[in-house]
Amino acid sequence: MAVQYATVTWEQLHRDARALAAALMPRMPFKGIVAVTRGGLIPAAIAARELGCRLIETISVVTYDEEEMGQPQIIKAPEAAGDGEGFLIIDDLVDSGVTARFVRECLPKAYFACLYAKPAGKPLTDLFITEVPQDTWVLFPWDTAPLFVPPLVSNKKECAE
Ligand SMILES: O=P(O)(O)OC[C@H]1O[C@H](OP(=O)(O)OP(=O)(O)O)[C@H](O)[C@@H]1O
Ligand SMILES: Nc1nc2[nH]cnc2c(=O)[nH]1
Ligand SMILES: [Mg+2]
Repeated sequence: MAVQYATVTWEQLHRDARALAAALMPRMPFKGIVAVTRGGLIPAAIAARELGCRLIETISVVTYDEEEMGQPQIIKAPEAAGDGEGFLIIDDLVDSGVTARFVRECLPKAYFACLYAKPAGKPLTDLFITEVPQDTWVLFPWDTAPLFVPPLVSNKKECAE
């Protein structure tokens, strides 16, 4: 089946990260946020601003090796977060759920929130904002750039009399 794409603009991402923060308000206070780098960094920064949270830790996990999925490997541990108690983990999305499962094993007492969730990863989250079909690749604003698209009719044929 052909891969579908869902393009997320900066405005949409900002709206969704604010919606995530609003949904997290009843869970306040958090001791800090653990951003899952790199995709979780910008959503975490937006949520931290909304929630007045200044302690930001990071966890860096690598799972994709070129196009192939490999074993998750931790590159940077979230030392300030201990076992995760009182901490909020933020990532941009869950797809297979491999990253989320691994991060949760590292921080078993933390709360896991993300913006977008595909069906396979959804059960690994405590909170997400929007569900995305499994066969859809989310294009984040940092992955994309505006591009010239040629018109349907070529210059030579245009306005032919
Ligand atoms: O549920 P999964 O199948 O594990 O996929 C989700 C993860 O994949 C992406 O990160 P990626 O590993 O591509 O790295 P990045 O955040 O540095 O871009 C995304 O930011 C999630 O962290
Ligand atoms: N940008 C992006 N990264 C991913 N990593 C795993 N799934 C996705 C996706 O849908 N979009
Ligand atoms: Mg990531």
